[in-house]
Amino acid sequence: MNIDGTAWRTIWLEKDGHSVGVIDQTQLPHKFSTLKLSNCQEAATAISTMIVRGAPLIGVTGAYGLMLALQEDPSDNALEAAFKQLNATRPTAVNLRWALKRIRDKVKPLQPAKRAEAARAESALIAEEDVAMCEAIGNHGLAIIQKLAAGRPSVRQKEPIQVLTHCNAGWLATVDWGTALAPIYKAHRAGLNIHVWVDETRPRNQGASLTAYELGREGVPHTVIVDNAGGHLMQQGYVDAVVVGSDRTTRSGDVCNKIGTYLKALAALDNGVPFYVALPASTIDWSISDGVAEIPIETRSAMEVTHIQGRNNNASSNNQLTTVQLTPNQSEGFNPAFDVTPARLVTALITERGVAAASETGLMELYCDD
Ligand SMILES: CSC[C@@H](O)[C@@H](O)C(=O)COP(=O)(O)O
Repeated sequence: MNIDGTAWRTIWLEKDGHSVGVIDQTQLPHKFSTLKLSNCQEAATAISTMIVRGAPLIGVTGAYGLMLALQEDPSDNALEAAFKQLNATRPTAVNLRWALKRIRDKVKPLQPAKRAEAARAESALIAEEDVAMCEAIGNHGLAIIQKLAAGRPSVRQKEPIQVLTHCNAGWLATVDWGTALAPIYKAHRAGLNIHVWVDETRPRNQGASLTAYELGREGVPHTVIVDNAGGHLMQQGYVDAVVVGSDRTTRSGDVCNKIGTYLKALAALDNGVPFYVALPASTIDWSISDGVAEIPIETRSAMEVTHIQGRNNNASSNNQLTTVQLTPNQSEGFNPAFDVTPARLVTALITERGVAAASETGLMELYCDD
């Protein structure tokens, strides 16, 4: 997608053919910078510190991380150790385990000397497939947005169609296009009058920093709101649909996404606002059906709750990124990073194969041949 007229992806193989380039998302929106990952440890650190984040992008970074490990040592032991190290970086998004398994299955039968090259090719394939899946999600979601726009009363036809989103499920969370934001980009490019309410998404503020950044670069009208404003906006009729992403979707259609998503789904149900979840197949965990009981929820540092990062606008600070403390010294913080929205609260799942009911039957209709 676009940054100041240049098309970027979030991850790429560097020209040397051996290292991996990524956008450093911890610096956005205030500074656009890239980093080179040269070994497995650097890939693992990039995932755990959220230099890269978002379920699909974590998966692709994990895949390239295994390639980096195999370049240094292609033995069985090294492969297993790197798999374990990368898989432990973030527990909730199933794409990571999915991508790591895919690389391991590919390289394990090969002679060690051939493994790094095979991992390189497979990682590139996973990245390309992610782009294609996200673009397809965009096309299926566009049809929903067009229908919503056309179905509004004639007095509202001139107003923008209003979509609320939570966290960042845009191109920065994937390789390109995004999941929840892909339909929005498609709608904007198709000339629809669309406006996005962007939840700030405490504690890491992926909405305020990343979603607002990428929508702005693509020229999509948007407004950042505090997380608690969504219910009020829905009550007042200012939201036509909620569209979010997913880090893990059970075979029964339960959806795990950034903390706060569940509350938005409850508010949407109470106000008759459709609640859509956009996700690629790599996010479906077919091995589980009860999201609340079975999905491991990452707990991150309490510092993300007790402190906040932003740009210091004091003249003397040179606009440096600064962290400030919000809470009293003695107060503890608790920081579950994701929550589960049960399938019964989800209007539909928007996948790369089409729109499905959030249920086992709905998903099986699209994926039964896999
Ligand atoms: C296409 S992304 C879907 C999710 O990964 C996204 O909504 C999300 O929750 C990301 O969480 P993060 O903690 O920033 O990795």
